[in-house]
Amino acid sequence: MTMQLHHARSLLFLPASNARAIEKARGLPCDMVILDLEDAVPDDKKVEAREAAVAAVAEGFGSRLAAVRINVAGTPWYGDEMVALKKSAVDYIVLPKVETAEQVKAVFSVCQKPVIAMIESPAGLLAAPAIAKAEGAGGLFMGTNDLRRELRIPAGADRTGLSLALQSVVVAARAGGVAVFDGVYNRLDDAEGLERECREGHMLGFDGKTLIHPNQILVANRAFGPDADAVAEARRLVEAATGGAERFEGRMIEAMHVAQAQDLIARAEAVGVQ
Ligand SMILES: CC(C)(COP(=O)(O)OP(=O)(O)OC[C@H]1O[C@@H](n2cnc3c(N)ncnc32)[C@H](O)[C@@H]1OP(=O)(O)O)[C@@H](O)C(=O)NCCC(=O)NCCSC(=O)C[C@H](O)C(=O)O
Ligand SMILES: [Mg+2]
Repeated sequence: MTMQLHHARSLLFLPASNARAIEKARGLPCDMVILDLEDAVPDDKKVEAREAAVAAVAEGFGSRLAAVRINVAGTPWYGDEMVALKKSAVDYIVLPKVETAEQVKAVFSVCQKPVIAMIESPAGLLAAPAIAKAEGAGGLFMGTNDLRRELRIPAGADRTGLSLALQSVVVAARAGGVAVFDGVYNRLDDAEGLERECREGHMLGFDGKTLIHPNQILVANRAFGPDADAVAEARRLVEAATGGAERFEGRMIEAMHVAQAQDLIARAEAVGVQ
């Protein structure tokens, strides 16, 4: 059974033109595979990448969710990609560089698949509350590389300059009732830095993280999956609660804490943590 989007911890991008990566993804412990037709694919490979993406989702990715990131409106590929994906078995369409709710609605009305909108510009950021509520919206992704460039954050800077954007997108997603995922971490051999960024994303309220390399998956799964101690505590809390304000293991709990514990247990069950 495929998981619900908001339970996904690790969402792995790969160029749809890379047959080896597609094959490899079928054996990786990620929760979503995102076949990219946009920036990871050169113009002269867009058509073959589209055909490969449709064939790959038809073959399936087991219990993993499958998504395809299309090119934006105004490019020569957008229309054909939507037509091809409408008839495909893809779970989600990822739409890059979204700046209006209408862009999401336009893709949904043709493809009839839920759309994950990437927020990766100042205009997209300001429109994020409306985008998250657009007809057909299923979730939001941070596009932190494009956003850094648009905000003129110097290359190599930490995420200080992104903090308002990260928090605003989480708030917009929650107000719109859709899932929300942190941007990619570009350094390929820096597990410590990745772990720090995953933990930061988790603390900010993101549901999981978009990734670019297989060696990032377990780090994200650990950071966003509840650990066994937290699940055990949540079970004790649900068991102990009788309603209203009460003492539980040295702190006050009320109805919202019970609901939060139940959400954590549901997430643990979805991702297979006991
Ligand atoms: C970044 C890479 C180009 C690095 O490639 P490479 O150096 O060739 O990787 P390795 O040699 O370390 O690969 C080891 C094995 O793993 C497989 N592999 C590598 N990456 C992936 C992947 N993403 N999915 C599945 N499998 C992968 C290799 O095939 C090797 O396998 P084996 O043959 O068994 O040894 C490359 O990792 C890559 O292309 N990553 C994804 C890039 C991508 O999709 N980019 C688009 C998303 S980023 C984004 O959205 C930015 C956003 O828009 C923003 O603005 O922020
Ligand atoms: Mg981008």
